Amino acid sequence: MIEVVSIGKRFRARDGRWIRRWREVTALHEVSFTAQPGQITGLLGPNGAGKTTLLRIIAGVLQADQGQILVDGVAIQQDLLRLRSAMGVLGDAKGLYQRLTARENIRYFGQLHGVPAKLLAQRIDQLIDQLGMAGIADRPTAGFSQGERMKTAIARILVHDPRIVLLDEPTNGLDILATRSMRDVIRGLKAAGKTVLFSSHVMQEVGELCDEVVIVNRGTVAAVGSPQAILAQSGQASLEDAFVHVLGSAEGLFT
Ligand SMILES: Nc1ncnc2c1ncn2[C@@H]1O[C@H](COP(=O)(O)OP(=O)(O)OP(=O)(O)O)[C@@H](O)[C@H]1O
Repeated sequence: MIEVVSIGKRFRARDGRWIRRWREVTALHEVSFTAQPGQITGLLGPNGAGKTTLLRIIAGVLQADQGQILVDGVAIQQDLLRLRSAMGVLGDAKGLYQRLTARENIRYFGQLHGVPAKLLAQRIDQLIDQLGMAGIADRPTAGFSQGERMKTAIARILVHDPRIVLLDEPTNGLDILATRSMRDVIRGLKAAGKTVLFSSHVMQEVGELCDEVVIVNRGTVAAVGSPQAILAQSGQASLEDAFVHVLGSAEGLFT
């Protein structure tokens, strides 16, 4: 389980063209929610809402200014190395080693996580099969399409069988078939009891996949609940309308 407790994060950004003028950007303010094991939790929010910043803080690669992240009751900063090995994180940068084949990329990550060789070979075969990568597994990744790169990146972060999976826009840029197989992978993670937290702009995807949705707007939580509960609370017929309504209410456009 992931507990996000009152997280706040500010960045210092250069103000205009002035070299010595800085201003504070509040990326997150008092963000709290819980992501449960065996459930898919979706982070939904417009551009710049704070989704990537939040996922990076949960992954332990960025430090919050306020609040804390608890993974199974343990604060991540207290036991960062152990908790990181329990996580699979698909960040916004999905760079692969171009001279290595897809299989070698995946194997390298497994070795970094200390997966024993025999188990690693089995696990790689299983992921290649599950993600439909048989035709590309032994090609160097240079020249891979967006979807092929994404599949390799996802296999790489799942190779050590993490119990917590964080995915930043996992279907971004994928065609319909690759999107479907990615959604199947996400459902498979849920069925295996993993805690899955992913960010998305795609309403249909969030509505179909998520048990719980966290709508983030301008760094704060604007609504939390199941897709059905969010529809009921907003009185809207579709999640897209509910999303627009929730954001509009937060901006004072609706009451
Ligand atoms: N390193 C940084 N320096 C300055 N500002 C930053 C930095 N990282 C993020 N921000 C700011 O924090 C806010 C949240 O950014 P973030 O990338 O988390 O949003 P997001 O919801 O993931 O957006 P998108 O959907 O467009 O990817 C934005 O205003 C962004 O400009």
